[in-house]
Amino acid sequence: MTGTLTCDVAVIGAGTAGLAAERAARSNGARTLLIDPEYNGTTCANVGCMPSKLLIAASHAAHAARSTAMFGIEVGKVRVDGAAVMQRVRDERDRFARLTRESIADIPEHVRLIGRARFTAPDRLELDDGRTIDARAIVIATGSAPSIPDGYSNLGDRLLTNDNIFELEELPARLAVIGSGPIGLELAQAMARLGVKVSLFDRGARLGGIRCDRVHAALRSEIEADMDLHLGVDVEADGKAESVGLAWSGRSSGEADFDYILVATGRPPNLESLDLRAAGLELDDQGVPRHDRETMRCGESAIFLAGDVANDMPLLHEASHGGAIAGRNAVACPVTIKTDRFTPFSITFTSPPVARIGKSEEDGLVTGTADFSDQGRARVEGINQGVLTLYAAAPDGRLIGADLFTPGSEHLAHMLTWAIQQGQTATQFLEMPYYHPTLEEGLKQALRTICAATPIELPQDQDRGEPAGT
Ligand SMILES: Cc1cc2nc3c(=O)[nH]c(=O)nc-3n(C[C@H](O)[C@H](O)[C@H](O)COP(=O)(O)OP(=O)(O)OC[C@H]3O[C@@H](n4cnc5c(N)ncnc54)[C@H](O)[C@@H]3O)c2cc1C
Ligand SMILES: NC(=O)c1ccc[n+]([C@@H]2O[C@H](COP(=O)([O-])OP(=O)(O)OC[C@H]3O[C@@H](n4cnc5c(N)ncnc54)[C@H](O)[C@@H]3O)[C@@H](O)[C@H]2O)c1
Repeated sequence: MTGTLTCDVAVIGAGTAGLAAERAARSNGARTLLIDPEYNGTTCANVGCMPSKLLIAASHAAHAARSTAMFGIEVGKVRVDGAAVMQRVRDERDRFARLTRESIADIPEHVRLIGRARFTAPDRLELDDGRTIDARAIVIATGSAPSIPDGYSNLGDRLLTNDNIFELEELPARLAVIGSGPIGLELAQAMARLGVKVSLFDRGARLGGIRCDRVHAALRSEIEADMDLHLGVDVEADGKAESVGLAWSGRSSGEADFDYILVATGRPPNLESLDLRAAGLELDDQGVPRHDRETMRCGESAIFLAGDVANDMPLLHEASHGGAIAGRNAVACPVTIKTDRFTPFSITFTSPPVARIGKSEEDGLVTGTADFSDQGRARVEGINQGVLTLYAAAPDGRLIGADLFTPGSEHLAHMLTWAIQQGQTATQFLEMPYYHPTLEEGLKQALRTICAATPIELPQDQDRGEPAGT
């Protein structure tokens, strides 16, 4: 096919970010073209957020069924039907993906182009079927994909990533997980609690991305209760007929056979096929175009990024926000419309979840901690474990960040993130009502510690202005 199409804004990639960018551009009056090779729904619905949370939900059910004895309730031996677990994951996943595809089908037909795009000039794209697109502005929203480290690529169908693990017909007996970032932690714990014998490996000395020592220690002990954990190791894989042999060395060493190996070692942005040299953009040391997060614009060009491809906050709510920002700015280009970005926060859905918000101890002068081992409501429910640390700025105790590994932390993290984004101090947060008995009450201890430490004492050599008359 040949021919040249023209538009105001071309969006490459119909995932969460690209769909948001196209919507924003079209609703701001632009003639848009959206390009995707498959229109198969989003990464989130097909192979990301939703199937992983479905597997985790099954693991919660299994864990809860095994944990009833403390309440005096006997349920007998818990049997996990692996085929039924995986079938529900796929059935519900397929429903989410179908709904996404249906909403894509509502986009006017002339907007949707099927194909894979690459740059031939800063304002020109070529599709793999030969068509050319001339656009006033272009949004790149091509997402990210699993990285497969050297030495793992020849393991055939024994090698799993998030792209194919949800297609397993049965739960494996033995699973090795390489990488303890959010994907590795979530899926390793879910599989372990569904009865799979799991070993988790990471070349780093810490479970991925955890910055607070107390939170790390609490998470580590919970993870070690569920599986073999090997941090600070290099792992070599050897493909066999019906299994994979792993040998690891470093902080620990050993060898073992597994039925499958799940590689969760990061998801680099999908940039290779775009021929970015032709776009004339300045790239960072990861090969990602330099861009302004408040506009998503790449330098002074008419090219914008949105979603995982920007390689800064590869999370769903950021993909959606970044898409809207990029789409709006693509229409306005060369005028820029700056948008404040959200307070950064992420939640890893382990049990209990790990949440990381804003800045950390290194940036804050005041910290407050709380331990949930004796927290009232957590004890009532038999989930009394975990810790949290809050970070605040001096001198007023303004909250700036937090690390949590506590029951209910996905909800506590939202409250805290909203308070931080609104610039609240620990005192203001503590002035709010706290219902009893709730997990929210568990925040009070940490907030009080911060209040007691602020305002920061003036140095002794400065006038305090009191008491009067001296
Ligand atoms: C297992 C897993 C669990 C996750 N869980 C969570 C979670 O719980 N919470 C959370 O916030 N985030 C989670 N994430 C992250 C979240 O899924 C991503 O941040 C989000 O889906 C990224 O959206 P996107 O639009 O950037 O990419 P995508 O949805 O991947 O869209 C990219 C699109 O670009 C297309 N494309 C690629 N190259 C080209 C080309 N050359 N031409 C045209 N089209 C192209 C692709 O076909 C695709 O449709 C998870 C991710 C994974 C993998
Ligand atoms: N709940 C959520 O929000 C959620 C869930 C899943 C994924 N995600 C998103 O997906 C992104 C990708 O997740 P991820 O877990 O794949 O990546 P990641 O980059 O966060 O973690 C990868 C881990 O693999 C380790 N690693 C890398 N190479 C290795 C090797 N050769 N051998 C051993 N260990 C190695 C790293 O040290 C790191 O701990 C995340 O950044 C996150 O934004 C979010």
